[in-house]
Amino acid sequence: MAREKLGREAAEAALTGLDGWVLAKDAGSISRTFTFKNFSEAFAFMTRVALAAEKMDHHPEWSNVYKTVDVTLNTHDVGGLSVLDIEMAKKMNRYFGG
Ligand SMILES: C[C@H](O)[C@H](O)[C@H]1CNC2=NC(N)=NC(=O)C2=N1
Repeated sequence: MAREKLGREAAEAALTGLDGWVLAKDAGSISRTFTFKNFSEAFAFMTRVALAAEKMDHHPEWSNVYKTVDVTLNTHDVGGLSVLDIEMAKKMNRYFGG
């Protein structure tokens, strides 16, 4: 169930209310840039997300430069988006919010 591919409409609906996330043109991934006060806060966020990602067995594609973390989420197993990406995006927004 969790690994069923979300179509464009389902993805757009899931993104309403999910601050900051943008659907890719091909509707195959979502992305967001998180900006922190400093490197320590950015890295603390990444550490928290990494532990959650291991628990979910669902891993982000991301990069970090100083206090910025760029994230792209998709589900390799379905070749696009699944509810796992939406769950992960929600979790990241919660962690970012405090
Ligand atoms: C075997 C293991 O469950 C899979 O390889 C998991 C690991 N993490 C994953 N992460 C992401 N983003 N997509 C996946 O399809 C995926 N699959």
